[in-house]
Amino acid sequence: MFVLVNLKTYPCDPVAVADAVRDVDESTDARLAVAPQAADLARVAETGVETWAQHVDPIEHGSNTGHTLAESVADAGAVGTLINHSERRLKLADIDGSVRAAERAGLETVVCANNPEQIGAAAALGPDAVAVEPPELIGTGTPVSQADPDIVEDAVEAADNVDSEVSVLCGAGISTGDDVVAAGDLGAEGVLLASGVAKADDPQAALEDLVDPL
Ligand SMILES: O=C(CO)COP(=O)(O)O
Repeated sequence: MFVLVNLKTYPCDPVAVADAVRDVDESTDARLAVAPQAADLARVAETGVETWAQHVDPIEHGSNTGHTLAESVADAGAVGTLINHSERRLKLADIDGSVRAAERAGLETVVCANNPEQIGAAAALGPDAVAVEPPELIGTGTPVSQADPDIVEDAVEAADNVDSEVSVLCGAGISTGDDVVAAGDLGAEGVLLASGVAKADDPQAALEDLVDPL
């Protein structure tokens, strides 16, 4: 299972969480990575943890003030990027452009979507993976894999119908190892989570619990 920890703009220490993710990654067969804010990418990557961006823009080098260039993200040490997170929604053409920009820079891609219908559309754009995250469950601590298992199974089927090479992650409310196991049982190849680690008193203990049954 792939466990991707999105730090959003939570007031945690990104380097401390990165150290914890790296250490727990070394103790498990699961694949762990962390997605800090763009401004923190380089110092997070320096910890040696697998580092992801939260977003890249559908642009090239040039006059694009205030944008995030995929090449700069890669130069900072990221190996992948989220695209179209529920809190960073893009138009369809811009999702496509961001996937192409990420590919150009050699970044792995996870395109997020709200529901199975959008997952099918996202899979058609040819990312490495898609992630279904029902917005109403994000940040609630109520895990999608238990509160809405159908959405995960339907997302897996929707992606498979379009492109069986595209992996499916799920996210929203995931905070325990049981939640991750439930996601895997529904066909997800990984989970995307945030508050369960970024807002935990002890992020390392939270991570250890997440991977314990894997
Ligand atoms: O948005 C999410 C991950 O990208 C999910 O957030 P929570 O894990 O806080 O529900």
